[in-house]
Amino acid sequence: MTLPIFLVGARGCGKTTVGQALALAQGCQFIDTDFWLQETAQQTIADIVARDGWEAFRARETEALKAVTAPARVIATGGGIILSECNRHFMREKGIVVYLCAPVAVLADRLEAFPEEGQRPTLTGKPISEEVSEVLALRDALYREAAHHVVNAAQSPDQVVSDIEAALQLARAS
Ligand SMILES: Nc1ncnc2c1ncn2[C@@H]1O[C@H](COP(=O)(O)OP(=O)(O)OP(=O)(O)O)[C@@H](O)[C@H]1O
Ligand SMILES: O=C(O)C1=C[C@@H](O)[C@@H](O)[C@H](O)C1
Ligand SMILES: [Mg+2]
Repeated sequence: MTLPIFLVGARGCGKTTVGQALALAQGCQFIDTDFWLQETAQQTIADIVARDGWEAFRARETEALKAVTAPARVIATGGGIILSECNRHFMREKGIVVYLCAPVAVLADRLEAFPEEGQRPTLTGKPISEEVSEVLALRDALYREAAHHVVNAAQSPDQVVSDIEAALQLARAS
């Protein structure tokens, strides 16, 4: 059985972008919890949060995580999935968790270029760079706690995919 691979990390670290390429390279199915949730709810994340609040969104996100988890899948998660201890535990138990780690400046540049506000409503009400810095400071330890592997996500998507594949291969061999 091929365990599912969960990609975790901050908004803009490339979970969706790298996840699609990794799935292709591994011959796996690609699933994104943010896409799955929005499609199932027929609403954007911004609309869900505006109507029902962040707590309700987090509950739906946990349901989405459970619903999409299956063997031979690369699963791109939402940036805040690791806030729940249950989610961290679930991913570590069920599959292989990879943290796509990138510095604040890289994340902020990407998010400023592609804000996608429907999927990424503000978390703090602050400007992007300030928000990324504040949120990453709170979450970095949680991403690391959840992860089996940490890769440098400031590189090109192809290089990130290669690094993930190398880490998986090394772990299989040991
Ligand atoms: N390795 C990379 N190099 C350059 N640009 C990248 C890289 N990875 C992602 N990007 C770009 O950054 C933006 C954000 O990437 P992506 O949507 O994959 O991030 P994400 O981690 O899935 O974010 P979210 O948590 O909001 O879902 C996209 O426009 C994408 O093209
Ligand atoms: O970092 C976060 O808390 C989020 C990231 C996105 O992927 C979405 O899951 C949502 O906008 C929340
Ligand atoms: Mg994404």
